[in-house]
Amino acid sequence: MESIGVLMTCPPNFPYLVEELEKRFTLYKLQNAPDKTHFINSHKNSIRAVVGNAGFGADAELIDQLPKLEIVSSFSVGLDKVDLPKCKEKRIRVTNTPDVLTNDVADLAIGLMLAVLRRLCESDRYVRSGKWKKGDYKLTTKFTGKSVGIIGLGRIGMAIATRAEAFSCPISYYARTEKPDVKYRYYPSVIELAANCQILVVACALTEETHHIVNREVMNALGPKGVLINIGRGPHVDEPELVSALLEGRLGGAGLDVFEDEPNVPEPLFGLENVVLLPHVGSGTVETRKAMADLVVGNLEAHFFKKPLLTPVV
Ligand SMILES: O=CC(=O)O
Repeated sequence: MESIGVLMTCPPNFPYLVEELEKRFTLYKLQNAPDKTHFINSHKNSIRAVVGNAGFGADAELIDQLPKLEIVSSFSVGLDKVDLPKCKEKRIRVTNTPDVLTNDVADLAIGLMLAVLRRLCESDRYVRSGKWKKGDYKLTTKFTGKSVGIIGLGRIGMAIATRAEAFSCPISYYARTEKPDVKYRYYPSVIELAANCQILVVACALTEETHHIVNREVMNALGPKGVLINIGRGPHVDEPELVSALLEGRLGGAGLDVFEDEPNVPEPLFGLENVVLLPHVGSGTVETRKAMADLVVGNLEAHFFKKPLLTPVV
């Protein structure tokens, strides 16, 4: 399959994925090209697949530039950077990496809850700076038993729920429709969910409907003791409103793995000890990234060997 051209739109910074792709295909690394338009134009007739990730996918403009494109195999579960309607229209197949990253993302959500409530990062800084020698660290807030509200009860939302249950947390959720056979309490609006939980977690896919699903009203409903956890996508949350809510004390704290304009993070957050900031690392373990890479490559192989795709979306 060496003659099949694959365009990697995301940075080629996971060597295992790059090596596995290079073993099988001719790999074009877009991020390494000094002039991207020229690069695409020079290779457009040999590119039959695109590999992107959560940050760099395949938008309508790119898709239109690639006349031979057959498949987009994303190194991510979220596909908000891939123009799905355009792919459907052009009969381009799309795959992602579900399931293999669910546990890591759910683990991280719980980690953020603990980190915010128990001030893990701030107390680590307390020890390192030598402040402990001058006195004990202040008391923090209990996690066990806090009510957890989840926006989006898909695979990741469910995995967060089962973990939080082990901490005796009552669980409730918002989704477009109530799920049959789910024992957790359903709220038909995000505001109602926020008003009835102490920790609100964003775990849904980013779509036009879920853009800024956490807005000023939702933050006010969560309130000055409430904690927002976002392991979804930055644009789920109205970020300027989040900054104001935290600075004004209308929201109790936040644990954020994602931001509206990554890797740019609003600087006013840097001074807040009730906020924990992570660089979009939900699935960022060696084990999981390898499993994701295997799915990316497996989907491409299945497609070009005319076999059923492993994790098809379109
Ligand atoms: O954000 C990560 C992903 O969508 O896999």
